[in-house]
Amino acid sequence: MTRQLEIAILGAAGYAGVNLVRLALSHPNIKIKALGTRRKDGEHLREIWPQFLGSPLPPLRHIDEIDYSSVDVAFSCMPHGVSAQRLSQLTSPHIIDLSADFRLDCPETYAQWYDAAHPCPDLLSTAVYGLSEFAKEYLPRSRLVACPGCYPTAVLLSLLPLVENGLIDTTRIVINALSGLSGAGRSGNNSHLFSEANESVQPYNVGHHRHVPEIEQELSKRAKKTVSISFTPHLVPMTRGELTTTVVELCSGVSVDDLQTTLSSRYDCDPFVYVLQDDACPSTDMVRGTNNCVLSAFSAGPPGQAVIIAAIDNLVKGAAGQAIQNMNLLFGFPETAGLKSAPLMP
Ligand SMILES: NC(=O)C1=CN([C@@H]2O[C@H](COP(=O)(O)OP(=O)(O)OC[C@H]3O[C@@H](n4cnc5c(N)ncnc54)[C@H](OP(=O)(O)O)[C@@H]3O)[C@@H](O)[C@H]2O)C=CC1
Ligand SMILES: CC(=O)N[C@@H](CCC(=O)OP(=O)(O)O)C(=O)O
Repeated sequence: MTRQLEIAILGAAGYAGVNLVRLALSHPNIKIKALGTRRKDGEHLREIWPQFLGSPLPPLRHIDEIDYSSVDVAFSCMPHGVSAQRLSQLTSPHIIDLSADFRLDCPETYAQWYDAAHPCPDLLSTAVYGLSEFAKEYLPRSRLVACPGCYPTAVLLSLLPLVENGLIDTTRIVINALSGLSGAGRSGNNSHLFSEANESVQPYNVGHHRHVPEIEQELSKRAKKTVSISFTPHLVPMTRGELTTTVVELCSGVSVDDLQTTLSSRYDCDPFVYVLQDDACPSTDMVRGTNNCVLSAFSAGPPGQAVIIAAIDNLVKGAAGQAIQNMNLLFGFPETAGLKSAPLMP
């Protein structure tokens, strides 16, 4: 008999939350037991998101009013800080957190970048960093999964195979990243209003974005030495999607073809990472609504330099899709279960 998991989604009405609900509805092994909210207790998700008209869903419940006793997996799509504080009180057998709370290994680094002491530092060492393609060995035994940030997902998929194989200079990595407005969540701020975001590209948090320590942490582990990066994010006037352009210096004797071959063979058996060939260039429309990451390495600039470009949908591979992929790997379901729905075009 097909195993059915009862899940709770906390923060279900936000952007990441509704995408998790959307994917969970068509997952063969999921029964949505509870949808958690802070302010919309008793409302139906279809009242906020009419896209769910006709979908059988329980009403939203305040996160403190949910009966967690039969919940197999609690997903958190709540903001960082709130998420760790609430999740540390749950006894659910498995927790998958989409917030930033369990991504950093060191509580001091968390305090430095998130402007608050970590609510439950003892749990940090128990979390598996859920970049699915690099966590398959660890997910099956995990209770607590920390899903990566959206930018780190695209950047790490671009770079980890290259640093593992010693192909690039780890002291000279320069990343420019573009994100659609949904990356900032429903709450956002004024710069996400249509009238202020449209017809403009806005760099932000230049030199001090919170994803810097996360990316450096994971690159350093694989490179087995300290890696530091230059990272500049930009807000672009589109709803979904994220594109990262990473400039690297090749180690002596390494060619761009070597990068491309290494990336292709590393992801050959991964169902969601596609290395494009023949100079095809990744773009956000290629991945919209999907759990895919498309990437490719190019020769650019002076000899010895290369560019790796990657595109993901921030709300799917960058959030809800990767969370489901991690759940599939944790429970031994097919990795693609619930995730191969029809892409959106144009
Ligand atoms: N947007 C993205 O591309 C990505 C987001 N993430 C992470 O996912 C999480 C959710 O992001 P996103 O969906 O974009 O954000 P939204 O602002 O769209 O949604 C946040 C949700 O959290 C709930 N919430 C807010 N404050 C509280 C609180 N104090 N207690 C309980 N619930 C609360 C809100 O509840 P309600 O409205 O019901 O009151 C809302 O449903 C964040 O941690 C974010 O960092 C990760 C990767 C990508
Ligand atoms: C466009 C935009 O504002 N994007 C968000 C990133 C969203 C995300 O993945 O961040 P966390 O899960 O780490 O909060 C930002 O730059 O903070």
